[in-house]
Amino acid sequence: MTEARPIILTCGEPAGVGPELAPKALASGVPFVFLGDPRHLPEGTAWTEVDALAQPVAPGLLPVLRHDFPAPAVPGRPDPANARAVIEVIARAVGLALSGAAGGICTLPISKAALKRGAGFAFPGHTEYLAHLAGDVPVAMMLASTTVEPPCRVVPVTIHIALHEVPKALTPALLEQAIRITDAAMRRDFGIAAPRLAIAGLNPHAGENGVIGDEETRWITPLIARLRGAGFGLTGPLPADTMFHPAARARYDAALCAYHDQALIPIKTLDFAGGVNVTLGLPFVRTSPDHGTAFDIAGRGIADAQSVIAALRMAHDMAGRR
Ligand SMILES: NC(=O)C1=CN([C@@H]2O[C@H](COP(=O)(O)OP(=O)(O)OC[C@H]3O[C@@H](n4cnc5c(N)ncnc54)[C@H](O)[C@@H]3O)[C@@H](O)[C@H]2O)C=CC1
Ligand SMILES: NCC(=O)COP(=O)(O)O
Repeated sequence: MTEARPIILTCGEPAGVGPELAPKALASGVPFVFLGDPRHLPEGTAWTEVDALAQPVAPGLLPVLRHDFPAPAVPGRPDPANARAVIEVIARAVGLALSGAAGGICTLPISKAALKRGAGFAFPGHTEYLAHLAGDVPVAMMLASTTVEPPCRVVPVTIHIALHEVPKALTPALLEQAIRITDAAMRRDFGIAAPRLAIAGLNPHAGENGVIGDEETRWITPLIARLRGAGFGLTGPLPADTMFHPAARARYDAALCAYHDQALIPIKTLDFAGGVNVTLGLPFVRTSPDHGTAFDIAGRGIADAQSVIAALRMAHDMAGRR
């Protein structure tokens, strides 16, 4: 199935690399519309304003659905005056996706700190904000490689929380929810008929039979056994340090990890350039490049567009499957 409706590319933090990646993303070949303030695009960008998503645009021009911001963008220096508009753009894109006018959304990076400082943003990231906008639905964050084989797909079961909070936050209910969401998304969005999910342990060596922590023996292993009995294709708990080399990755389609860095270090090491962040469980398609605002290089025109291009292509494919 092909998807004719455009993907909405939200501008993200205007002082980051987002605006300079938008025109480069035309190389994706995916129909998309940039939602943001055209004043934030690099000088010389060939763009044209659209007021409807389906409006045809000449090849080579960046279609812009205008969202006016109060202030211009200074690369590397987020302006608190723009924080509210960054948040509004995300909400507007979600509205268009939920209405069916857009095939999905692809979000350029935000600075969580800048949004909190400038507008009191109450969410640790897009993932949690999108879940809220969709009606407080349960979601999971997946990062997926696009240039390595076997693929590396990781789901951190706890997401943007401090490391010392992880053992308490990682509960049987949360792990089961992440397994169910990931299994369903692998089928619906990635076309994998019988998903194989690998579950990482929380502790070194997956606890080594209770010698280095007891979460694995106490509840992770019994939970996996119960869900395996219910038909899920699960293995684990696996020691996290030895589950990401190629032969190990060949044995599963996605890895569920206990916390953010356990999941994101392998994917960003293996495929930083081509990694894509996908929110699983939403009633609309959402992808994003795997990187952040890259303030250190913003405005220099050197930001690599491979990840946003991969993210747009993945959103387009997912929308087609749905
Ligand atoms: N989806 C999102 O909105 C995300 C937002 N962030 C936010 O980004 C901000 C900065 O986070 P960092 O941890 O510094 O990560 P980062 O990804 O922005 O930067 C890490 C390093 O990678 C480089 N880099 C990043 N993207 C690049 C690209 N496209 N081409 C070439 N080099 C690139 C940067 O120059 C920097 O040296 C934080 O405020 C964070 O919250 C981080 C990840 C995802
Ligand atoms: N480290 C990944 C990340 O911060 C993704 O955040 P978001 O997509 O939830 O904004």
